[in-house]
Amino acid sequence: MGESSKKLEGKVAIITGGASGIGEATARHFINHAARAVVIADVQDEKGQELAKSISLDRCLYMHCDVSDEDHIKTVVETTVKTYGQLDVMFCNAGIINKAKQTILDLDLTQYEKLFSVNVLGTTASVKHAARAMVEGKVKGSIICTASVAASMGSLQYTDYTMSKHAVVGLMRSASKQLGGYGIRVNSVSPGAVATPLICGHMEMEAEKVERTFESSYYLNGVLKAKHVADAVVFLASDESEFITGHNLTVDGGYKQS
Ligand SMILES: NC(=O)c1ccc[n+]([C@@H]2O[C@H](COP(=O)([O-])OP(=O)(O)OC[C@H]3O[C@@H](n4cnc5c(N)ncnc54)[C@H](O)[C@@H]3O)[C@@H](O)[C@H]2O)c1
Repeated sequence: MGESSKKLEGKVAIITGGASGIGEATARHFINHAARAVVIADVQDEKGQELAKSISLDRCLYMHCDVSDEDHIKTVVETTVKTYGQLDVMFCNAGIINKAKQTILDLDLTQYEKLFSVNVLGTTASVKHAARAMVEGKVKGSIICTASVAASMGSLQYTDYTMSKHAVVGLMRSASKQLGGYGIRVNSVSPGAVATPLICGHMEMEAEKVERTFESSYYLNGVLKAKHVADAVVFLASDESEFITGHNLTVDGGYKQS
């Protein structure tokens, strides 16, 4: 193993929404970069357990966790600290998008509330309990949230999703100021479109078709993959970014905004 593969040596991490897509790719990447342990917190039990098994049950634990329930998050954080001694990295990544287009004229507020309970309340509870454990354990940890390119522009559709991702960036920026004195860093990643089950399900397309659809959306040639996002998360989780906080790192190949 080269030095570059040990960026997270000894670190203990939690990944919410870790059973699929960007979270799954990041769980594998964390282990490849020598993380001591990764706790996958998700609602997809079978998928999460299979993933933990395929990575290694010595270094990976799956826990059922609905991020919209604060008690679930609290339990995951407490179990992680009890099992592995500390929490170094929290990747608050769980998120959903509504099937309905959600323009302002037709906004379904029940769907809006459901989405906010995961994307906003869930991310907030995750940052809160991770930060409390880090403060208590005197750990100079790193917290990373998944926002989106939708966090920095308006949308013709998906009003609730766009609002929720703006809120994630507001949370990240505020928490980074409040936690800096403890040596805890808080940043976010903002991916462009990655052909994960979330997007494929939403667009009702195979991954390859989704990738072809978005190919012309980037100034860079090529396709945005979950691995590219995972690379950015590893950077923000590692000591290589030790003086970076309050930053929203876009991973979007230079997204052409419309
Ligand atoms: N794929 C993209 O193009 C894209 C772009 C920008 C941002 N994002 C964001 O990336 C994050 C990951 O999405 P993805 O694309 O990998 O999708 P995904 O559906 O593959 O993964 C999301 C995971 O979150 C889990 N999850 C959903 N609700 C949950 C809850 N209440 N509690 C715990 N876990 C829950 C799902 O079970 C799933 O495993 C989301 O926050 C999403 O908004 C995705």
